[in-house]
Amino acid sequence: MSLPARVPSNSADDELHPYTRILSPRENLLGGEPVGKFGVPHLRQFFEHIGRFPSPLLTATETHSLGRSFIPDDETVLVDIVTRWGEPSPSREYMRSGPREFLAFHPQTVRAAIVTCGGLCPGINTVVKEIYQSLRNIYGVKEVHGVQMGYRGFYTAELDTILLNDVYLKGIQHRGGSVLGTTRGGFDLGLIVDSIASRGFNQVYIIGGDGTHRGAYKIFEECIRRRLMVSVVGIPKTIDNDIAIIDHSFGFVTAVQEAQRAIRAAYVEATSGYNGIGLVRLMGRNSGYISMMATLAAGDVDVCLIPEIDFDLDGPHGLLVHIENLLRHKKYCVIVIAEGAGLQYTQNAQEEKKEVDASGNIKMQNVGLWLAERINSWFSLRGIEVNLKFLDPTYEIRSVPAVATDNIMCTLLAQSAVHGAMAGFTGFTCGTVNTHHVMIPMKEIISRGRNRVDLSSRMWHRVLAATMQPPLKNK
Ligand SMILES: Nc1ncnc2c1ncn2[C@@H]1O[C@H](COP(=O)(O)OP(=O)(O)OP(=O)(O)O)[C@@H](O)[C@H]1O
Ligand SMILES: O=P(O)(O)OC[C@H]1O[C@](O)(CO)[C@@H](O)[C@@H]1O
Ligand SMILES: [Mg+2]
Repeated sequence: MSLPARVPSNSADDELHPYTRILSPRENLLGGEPVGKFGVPHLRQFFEHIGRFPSPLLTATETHSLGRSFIPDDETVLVDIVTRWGEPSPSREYMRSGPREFLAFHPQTVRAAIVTCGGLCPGINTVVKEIYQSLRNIYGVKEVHGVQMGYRGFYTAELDTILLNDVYLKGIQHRGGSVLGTTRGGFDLGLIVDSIASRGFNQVYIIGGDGTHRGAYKIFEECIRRRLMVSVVGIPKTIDNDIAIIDHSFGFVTAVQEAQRAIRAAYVEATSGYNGIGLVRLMGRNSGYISMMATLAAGDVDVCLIPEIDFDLDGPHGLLVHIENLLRHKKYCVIVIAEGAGLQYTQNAQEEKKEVDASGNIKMQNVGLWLAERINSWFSLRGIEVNLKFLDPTYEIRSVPAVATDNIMCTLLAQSAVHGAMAGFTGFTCGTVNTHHVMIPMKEIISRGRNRVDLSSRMWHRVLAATMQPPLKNK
C-alpha cells in the first residue's frame, strides 16, 4: 500500500511569507537537518552563526530522565485523523512540540520576557509560572522578566518589567486574572521592538488571543528585519475558542464549567416561577463556542442562540412564537444567548461609526437586555403573564482560577513554548491539534481568520438534538 501524500501545514493556498518558505524534502536532505520544515521558522534560516548546544536533558540525566524522549524535527501530528479504509488520506501536519536534543541558545545567555495581552482567561497565571519554571528548572535559565499590562508594558516608563522569582510566583496558579496585568490597545511596534533590543531579550513569550497574535507576528517580522536573534513565541489564550487550527485553548473548559452555575440558576428560577423564562447571556462576541458547549453540558436548555445563526424574532416561525409554544407545553423555558448573537437587531447596519475598544474590537449592545425587553413586551401585549429572569455572568466565567484540566493544559503549553524557543524556533504558536501538542506557524494562525461554529458540524447538530430548537426562520 502506498503511503499517503504528506502535505506541509501551510502549503495550501496561503501566500507564504519569504521567511517561512518551506524547504522541500530534497533541500532538507541536502542541508542535513530539516530546517523550517512544516512552515515553522527557525533562527537558523535568518542568521549565519547560531549556537548548537547539547540539551541539559542529555547531560544531566540524574535529574532529567528524558534521555529517550527527545522529539525529532520530522515528527508530526496529522490534522485529518478520520479516514476511510482504502482511500488516500493526505493530511496537513504540524511539528510535534517537545524537547530537542540540541539548543540554539546557551541557557546562560537567555533573557526571556513574558507578556499577557487581551482579556482575562482562566489559567494565564499558570502559563506564566510554568514558562518561568520550565526555563529555570529544565534549562537553568536565570533571567525571566514579566512585562506588565500587555504590549504597552514594553515601553511605558511607569510599567517597569519585573524580574520573576519563586516568591513572586508562589501559588499564582490558584488565582484568576494575570499577575502581570493585561490590557487592550497600546501596540506600538517600533517601541516594543526597541525595548526588546535595549533590554536584551532574546526569547519573548506572548500570551494572548487573535489580536495579540497579529501583533506577535509583526514583532517576529520586525525582529528579523532588525537582525535581532529573538525567538518570538505565541501561547493562545481565548475563552471564546475563536483561534483557528487549535482544538481549544486553556481556560475554555473552565469558562464552560463556570457558565453552568448561571444556567442551573436560570433553570431553577424558570421551573419555579409561573411561565418562567430563564435567560442567560454568555461571552462570545464572534464565536458561539461557550454557549454551544455550555448548552450541551447543562442538558436543560431549550434555545441556544449564537452569533453564527441568523434567527427571526417575529413571525410564525420566529423565536417569540417558539417561546410561547414552549411555555404552553412545558410551562417554562431556558434560553442561552451569546453576546454576539442577534447582531442584526442590536446594531444599526446603517450606523457608519461603530464604537470600538482600544484594540479595535466592536463594542456591542447587551443583547440579553434587548431580548429580555422584547420577550416581556411581546407577552405583555398579548396579556400573558411571564416571569423572566435574566442572568448575565459576564466576567465571572473568565476571572476564576482554571480547573484541573485547564491547568494541566497550561503547563504543557508553557513547556512546549519553552522547548521550542530553546531549540531556536520562532514565529510559532503552541497549541493542541487532535489533543497532541504542536508548533504552528504563527502566520497560519493569523491568516486563517476566526474559528467559528460550523452549523453543519455534528457538534451543532448535537445541540439541536438536545434543545429541539427549530430553525427559527420564517423562510
Ligand atoms: N492587528 C493588530 N496588529 C497589532 N496588534 C494588535 C492587532 N490587533 C490587536 N492587537 C493588539 O493585541 C492586544 C490584544 O488584542 P485584543 O484586545 O484584540 O485581544 P485578543 O488578543 O484578541 O484577546 P481576546 O481573546 O481577549 O479578544 C492589544 O494590545 C492590541 O493592541
Ligand atoms: O470587557 P473586555 O475586557 O474588553 O472583554 C470582553 C470580551 O472578552 C472576551 O471574553 C474575549 O476575551 C469576549 O467574549 C468579550 O466580549
Ligand atoms: Mg480577540
